[in-house]
Amino acid sequence: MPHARPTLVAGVDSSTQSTKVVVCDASTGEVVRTGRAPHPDGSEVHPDRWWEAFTNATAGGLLDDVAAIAVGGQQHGMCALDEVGAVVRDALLWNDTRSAQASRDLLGELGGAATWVERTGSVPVPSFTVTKVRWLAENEPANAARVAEVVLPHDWLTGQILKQGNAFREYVTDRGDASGTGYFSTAEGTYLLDIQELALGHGFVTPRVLGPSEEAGRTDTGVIVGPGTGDNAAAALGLGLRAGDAAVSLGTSGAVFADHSLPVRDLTGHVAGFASATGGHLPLVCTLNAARVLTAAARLLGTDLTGLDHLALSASPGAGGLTLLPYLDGERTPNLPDATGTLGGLTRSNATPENLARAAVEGMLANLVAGVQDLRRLGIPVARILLIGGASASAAVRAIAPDLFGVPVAIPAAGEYVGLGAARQAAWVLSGADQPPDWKVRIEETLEPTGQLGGLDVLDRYEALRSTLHGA
Ligand SMILES: Nc1ncnc2c1ncn2[C@@H]1O[C@H](COP(=O)(O)OP(=O)(O)O)[C@@H](O)[C@H]1O
Ligand SMILES: O=C(CO)[C@@H](O)[C@H](O)COP(=O)(O)O
Repeated sequence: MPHARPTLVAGVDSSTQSTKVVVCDASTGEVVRTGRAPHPDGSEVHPDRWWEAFTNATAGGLLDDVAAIAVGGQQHGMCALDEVGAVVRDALLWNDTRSAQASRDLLGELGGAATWVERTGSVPVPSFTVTKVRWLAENEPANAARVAEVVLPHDWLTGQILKQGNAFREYVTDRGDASGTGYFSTAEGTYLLDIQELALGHGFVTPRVLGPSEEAGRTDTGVIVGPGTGDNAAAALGLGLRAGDAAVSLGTSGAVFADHSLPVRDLTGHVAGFASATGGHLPLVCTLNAARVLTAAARLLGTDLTGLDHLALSASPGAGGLTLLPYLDGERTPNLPDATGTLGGLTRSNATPENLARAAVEGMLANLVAGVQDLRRLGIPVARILLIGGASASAAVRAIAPDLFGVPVAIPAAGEYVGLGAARQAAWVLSGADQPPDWKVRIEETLEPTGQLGGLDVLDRYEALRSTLHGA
């Protein structure tokens, strides 16, 4: 008897550097095919480029026979639309720091960190949409006057998918992504109209917030479209994070996050009080500098990423005393948008390519170890790290991470966990069940700390160098 064909669902990861699509068996999560396409470089991009990348990534029938689809997208990007829905200007992305002054101004105007945390769950940093909206009002008043609606990257892409038929009525979003705007109350699940007006000078429409498994609509071929979510919330869903787990994502951003049942309040602003894609919370620490620290170091050393791994692993732990503060694109945690990278401890004897390569890996990871410490400071237990994102493939990262984090580091089987989380959401919407389907996550290997690699020394030097920077 022929096997019944599995029901298929698709998950989309529209992240900073690329669009990745996974098509999975809806009942098991097994990946049956994938597609990907790059995005242009830079921290502002016309949303049409995401649609082109989605179209390229799904070319050749990738979505044939798919019953449901959902999108996970880079958080915070400001997609400003006019009253007929046309894009007003290129979207300003999460990693664009031009709104640094706007974030400082907004912080003060609403009464400081405590008020922001009380009202939104987070202290706004230049990544947040609200600061980009204020930047627009101050720097491009003609564009600002045309803004009738602001949506996020995943909202926009979900809208374009719905427009492939007659299903598009309005833009939609979910609580996870809305919680990163800076004008949404994570606790109440409502938009904060006064903060929207404070930022832009006039009100604007925001996407309707759907429930975690609520259908957004159907395409003209009958494909069910899920609400989607932010990329980190999608990754948490894809990984099925349990109590004691923290995910560390090494993509363009470095992100540390955990699934948590309660809201957090962090007046330092290091931990954002975002919402998860399942109705709970997703306390998250995000840095601007992760995978691209390694590509920059490789370029500096005249090698590629494999060569960088070889060099880093040829150096002794601690890189001979070299310490890199990896704030190459400015930094978000700590909030130093105008910072640059700093190399400390350079001497004639430690000035080798091997030490520089190792310092790049150690410095990037030390920035995220600080994030894990921030989660613990708020009472969130971290007993295991799940390492994901492009740079988790690096041999040097895998070798060095366990001693710096000081807990076992699990490497989930190679996979696109944002896309998988979006696909799991799509399967959930399709099923109509109370809970997401029970997809197993296979752990490829778990790397234990050796305790011999001088991890504490690296972290102490990182903290010492960081404390010399004004405002850190
Ligand atoms: N083996 C590797 N070693 C280090 N970095 C890698 C490796 N493979 C991919 N990367 C990096 O991963 C990044 C892409 O990761 P990804 O998680 O897809 O990013 P994003 O979600 O921000 O678009 C790129 O900067 C790429 O250079
Ligand atoms: O701003 C954040 C989280 O708050 C970033 O994590 C973005 O969501 C972009 O993620 P990647 O493209 O690096 O995965």
